Amino acid sequence: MSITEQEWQKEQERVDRVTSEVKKRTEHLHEQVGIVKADIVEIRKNFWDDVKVNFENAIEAAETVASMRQQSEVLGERERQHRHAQKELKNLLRLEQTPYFGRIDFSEPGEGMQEIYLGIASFFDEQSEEFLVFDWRAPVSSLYYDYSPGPAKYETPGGTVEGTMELKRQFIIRDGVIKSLFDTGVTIGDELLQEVLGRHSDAQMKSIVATIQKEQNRIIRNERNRLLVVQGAAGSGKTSAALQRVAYLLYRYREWLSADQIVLFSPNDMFNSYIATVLPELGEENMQQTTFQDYLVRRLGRVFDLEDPFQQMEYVLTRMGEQGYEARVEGIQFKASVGFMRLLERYAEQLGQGGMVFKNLRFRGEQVVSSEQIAAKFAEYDPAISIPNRMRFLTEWLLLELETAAEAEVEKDWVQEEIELLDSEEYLKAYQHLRKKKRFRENTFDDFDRERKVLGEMVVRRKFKSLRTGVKRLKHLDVSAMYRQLFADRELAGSFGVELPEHFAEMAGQTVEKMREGELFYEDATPYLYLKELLEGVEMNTKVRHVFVDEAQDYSPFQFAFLKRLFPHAKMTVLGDLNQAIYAHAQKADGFGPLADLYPAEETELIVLRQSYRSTRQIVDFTRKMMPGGEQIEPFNREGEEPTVTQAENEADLTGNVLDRIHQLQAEGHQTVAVICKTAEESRAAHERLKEHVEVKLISKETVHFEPGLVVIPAYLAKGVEFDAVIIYNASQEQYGRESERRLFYTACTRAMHELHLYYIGAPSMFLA
Ligand SMILES: Nc1ncnc2c1ncn2[C@@H]1O[C@H](COP(=O)(O)OP(=O)(O)OP(=O)(O)O)[C@@H](O)[C@H]1O
Repeated sequence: MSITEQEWQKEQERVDRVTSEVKKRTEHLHEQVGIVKADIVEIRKNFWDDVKVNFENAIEAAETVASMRQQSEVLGERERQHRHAQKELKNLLRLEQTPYFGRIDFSEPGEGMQEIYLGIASFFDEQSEEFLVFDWRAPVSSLYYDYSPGPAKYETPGGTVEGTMELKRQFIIRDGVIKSLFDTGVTIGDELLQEVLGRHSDAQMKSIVATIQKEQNRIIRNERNRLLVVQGAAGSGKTSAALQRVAYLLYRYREWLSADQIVLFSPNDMFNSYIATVLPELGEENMQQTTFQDYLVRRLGRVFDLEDPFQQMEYVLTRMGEQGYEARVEGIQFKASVGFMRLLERYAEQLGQGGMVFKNLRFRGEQVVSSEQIAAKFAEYDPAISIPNRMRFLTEWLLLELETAAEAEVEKDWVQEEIELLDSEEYLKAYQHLRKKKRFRENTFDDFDRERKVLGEMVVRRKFKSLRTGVKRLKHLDVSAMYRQLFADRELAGSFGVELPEHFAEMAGQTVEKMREGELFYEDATPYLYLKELLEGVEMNTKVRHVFVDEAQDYSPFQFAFLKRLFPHAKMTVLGDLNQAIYAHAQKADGFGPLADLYPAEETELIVLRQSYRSTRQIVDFTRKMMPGGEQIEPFNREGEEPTVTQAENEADLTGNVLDRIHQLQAEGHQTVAVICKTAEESRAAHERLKEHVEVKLISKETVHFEPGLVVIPAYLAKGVEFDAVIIYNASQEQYGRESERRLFYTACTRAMHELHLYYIGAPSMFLA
């Protein structure tokens, strides 16, 4: 629909009016911030002058405390005002440049028509007492994303509002000037989306608030479900929707929810840096970001040297044909299965009936409580009590045993020797300690025997401290031995009614061997932790209210069960694409099936995103053919170059071809160009060859920042990010010739926004057929 010049002019005048109001408000706020800041400095400077300090008696002391509290409350309030004003100032700055991006005219029966302008924050004009801009997250703004002109409705906390949308208009405004203007029909204007998607990529992800699509809006505003699962094609906006959802929740529940009560699990640190600016761009603080590996390291890093998922991936991709390879891959799949989870649960149950393994408690090389004694004590408790609770009883008993053992030590020679060695400071400390405890009959320190005894007790207590701490941390429970036992004893493993993998013996040997070296395979880490928690009790974080899991296809049922238990009060938003399930454990897994059992069906919702926004129609047409069922993926109608597939004679020819392409892409102005390889090994080799001729960065798992430019990157690290142009370094059958590599290849190719070029030596990969 074309817009008349006059209409355009009118809109520009409104933009001018709004920006001028915004400027006025900014100036006013600046003044206020200055005053509040001066207040804060003043209060801090005079804090003690204004407090009446007197601790002479209880009444005076209480008054002093009350006056201090009052003073710090005043200070706290001023500081809050300051923070709030700073946040508003930042938003005003954004509004000054781009006050809004959309307009809807909505009429409710009997209410007349309202013109609603949408921006990243609301702006209320005190004079006219109207909202010149509505926050995109306000209930009424939902109309913009969900409807085209015609009958429309939206939900408010007070109920549904129905009416008619008379107009839907989109703006691109830069520095207070309207650059384009469209009236839209069916969806949020293809024109604007075309424009946005056609731009060059960036080192940082961008917010999508101006062009959120209806399906994405359902994800962003979902409030009903405990678990929201999103299966979305590559480039369908899962990560984007997740981040706008965080912003939405922070707005919707601003009275109760803060950014540190939201956690996002992401695939790696580089991805974290890639998405780090989206929320600040929307005027919100970032949620907590972490990786599952970080969590594993925190829980197990002190006990084992943990393999990370990328080391596992490199093994799977590069060691085929080696002795033990098949067994390990089978093991990876088995150890991530629901079957293994059940097996561990049954094993733990059985251990509860008998067979728990404990460690001896030793002190100065001597046994204080033997593992048999501990086991015998454990066996006395009622098996109807849960294992973690029985462990608690056991701990209490052990602490008493340690107390007795400590008493027996006091008279020993080593203690007397230690007393001689105490320096005067320690002596004094002991003396004060004893005085406080009123352990002297008189007020002096001359009762020699008593003094020796008390000092002895102190020395012993100090030496027993680590033992006591160990007992409190359940170090006497030998989880490692019990986990190992499951692999060392095939009969035991086979006794739980769960089918074991074909090469169980070989895989079990690898597991035991690795653990003997103080290391743990990545595939063992979560099950190990699971068994540990079944026996010791669950670690919980009750503060977190929302957990987001991106790239969810990479998580095993174990990991989801874990997250659920770790965050008992949180709602979960889980986003993934089964076509990008690149880890070996997922090859045989039942997709998101296990997620269905996580929460009751009525608390779970699945949303499917089929449309892919990242890549041109040509690239989506090309890549979706690689996947069975790929015809369901819908390309967004954005035109570009056809992808190319080129054969090279040999390595030198391949490098030459790739270099030519790089030069051409750079000349065309593409800012991020990725040469994607299959593994870290291949990436290093390719980087060596290319760096002779162009400036190129090698991305490895240690890379923390995502930067624009030319990079060489292994496919599994490119997950979740995108590039203007992608070159697949060697798409040969030799490199991508196994069914298990299909998803990895697909993931690599779908990173391209505008151009995709593939090279190969020998025969092309069967996925290109
Ligand atoms: N509604 C939208 N408006 C504008 N751009 C969008 C929209 N939805 C998605 N995009 C863009 O499409 C690209 C892909 O989005 P995103 O990375 O969120 O997808 P994804 O589903 O997480 O992808 P993948 O699974 O392949 O990592 C990004 O550049 C994003 O900005």
